[in-house]
Amino acid sequence: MWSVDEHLADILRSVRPLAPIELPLLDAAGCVLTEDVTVSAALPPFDNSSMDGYAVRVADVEGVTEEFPAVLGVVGDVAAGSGNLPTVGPGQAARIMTGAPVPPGAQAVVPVEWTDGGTGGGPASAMAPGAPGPEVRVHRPVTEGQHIRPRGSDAPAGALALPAGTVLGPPQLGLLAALGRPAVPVRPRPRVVVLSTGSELTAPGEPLEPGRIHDSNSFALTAAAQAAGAVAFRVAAVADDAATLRAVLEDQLARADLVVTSGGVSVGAYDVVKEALERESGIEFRRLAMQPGKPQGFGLLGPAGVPLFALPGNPVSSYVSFELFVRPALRAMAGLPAEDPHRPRVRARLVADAPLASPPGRRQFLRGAYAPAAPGEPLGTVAPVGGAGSHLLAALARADALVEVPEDLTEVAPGTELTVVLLG
Ligand SMILES: Nc1nc2c(c(=O)[nH]1)N[C@H]1C(S)=C(S)[C@@H](COP(=O)(O)OP(=O)(O)OC[C@H]3O[C@@H](n4cnc5c(N)ncnc54)[C@H](O)[C@@H]3O)O[C@H]1N2
Ligand code: MOO
Repeated sequence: MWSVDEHLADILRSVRPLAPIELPLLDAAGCVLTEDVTVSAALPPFDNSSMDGYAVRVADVEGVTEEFPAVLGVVGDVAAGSGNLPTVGPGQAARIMTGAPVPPGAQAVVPVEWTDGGTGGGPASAMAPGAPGPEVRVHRPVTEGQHIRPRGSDAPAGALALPAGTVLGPPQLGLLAALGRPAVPVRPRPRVVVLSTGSELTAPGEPLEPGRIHDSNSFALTAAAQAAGAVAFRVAAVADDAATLRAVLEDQLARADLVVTSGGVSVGAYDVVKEALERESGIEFRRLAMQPGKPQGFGLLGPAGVPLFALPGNPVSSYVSFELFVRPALRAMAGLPAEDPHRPRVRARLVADAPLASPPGRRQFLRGAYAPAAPGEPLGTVAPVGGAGSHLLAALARADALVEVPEDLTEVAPGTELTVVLLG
C-alpha cells in the first residue's frame, strides 16, 4: 500500500511544467509569467493633469482669493489625447482635462472649482461645455507640480514591472496593457481530458433504463479541472470495453496535457481502465492507504508521456482523489507551487454527537462543514456532513471541507483537533 504522501510525491516527481508560449493578454489570465517584464517606456509617458481645470504658472496665481482673483488669458484647450499643445506664458492659462498632457510653460493645474470656469461669475462647479472663454478668474493659489502626475511616477522606464513567476491576475494584465504589451510568455493552462467509464452510465437528460445511473463524475471532475485553472474537455462516458477505451484514449491524447478517467480501477470483472492500461508501460495501479480513494492508477501515457490519473468510480472517491492528487499536478504543470493557497489547510476541533470510526492504517477524508474560530477561540470547528460512504454525493454537495483523520486513529472523539482542507 502506498501512503497518500508517497503517491502525491511520486506524481509531483513525474509531472513537468508545460513549455512557455506567447499568449494574448486575456488568454494569459491566471497563467504564470515566465520572463521578467521591464518598463519599456515610462508610465505615465508624459506629465499630465489629475484634474479638469486650468494649467497655469505658479507666480501668476500667488496669494489670489475669491475676492482678489487672478485674471488670466486662456490660450488654448487641452483635451486628453491632445498632441498639439499651446505654450502658457506669463499671465496666461490653458484649459485642461484630466489625463491631458501639461502644456509647456505651465507649472500646476488649478481645478475648475477654484476658478470661475471662464464665465466671469462665481466659483464654477464644472466646466461649461464647448470652447473655453477668453479669460479665467483663479480664486486659489497652487504650488508647483500641484495636480500634475509626472512622467514615470507610476513606473519609471527600465524598472522591473513584473518578475517571472508572477500569476497574471486582472491588475497585472492591466499593467501589461498599459505598458503596451499585447502578448506575454506564460505557461499555458493545462488541457485536461475527463472521461468516465462504465456501461451503467447514462448522460443527464436521458431517461434511465433499469440498473443504470446518470454519469455525474465527468461533470464534477471537468468542473474541478476548470476550477483548478485548466482548459477541460469532457468526453462522453465510455462503456466497459477495453478496446473502445484504448481507441478513445488514443484519440483524446492529441488534445490532452493530462487525462483523468473515473471508474474501472478496482478488482471487478468489468474494471476496464485497469484492463486496458495495466500492461501499458508507465501506468501503475496501486492501493493507497486512504479512504475514500483506495484504488488508483497513475502514470505517463503515450509517446509524449501525458500524465494519466485513473481515479476510482465512486463519486466521492473520484472527487477527493482529484482534490488531493490531480489539482496539485495541474498547478505544478501550470508553474504554480503545488501547495495550493486556494485550498488552505487549517486545524479545527471536531464537533459531533458521538465518536467517529476510521479504518485502521488508512487516512480518512470525511466531508465536513467548517466554522471559523469564534472571537477569543484559538481554533474553528468542523462538523461531519453525511457518513463515510463514498457514494454520498448529496452530502459532498453540502460540505465545504475535507476532514483528515490520520492513519493511526480508529476512533475520533468529539473535540479532537484535526486538519481540515477548505474546499472554498
Ligand atoms: N472486492 C472489492 N470490491 C471493491 C473494492 C475492493 O477493494 N474489493 N474497492 C472498492 C472501492 S474502495 C472503490 S473506490 C471502488 C472503485 O471501483 P472502480 O473504480 O472500479 O469503479 P466502478 O466499479 O466503475 O464504480 C464504482 C461505483 O461508482 C459508480 N460510478 C462509476 N462511474 C460513475 C460516474 N461517472 N458517475 C456516477 N457514478 C459512477 C458506479 O456505478 C459504482 O457504484 O470499488 C470498490 N469495490
Ligand atoms: O476507496 Mo473507495 O474510494 O473507499 O470508496
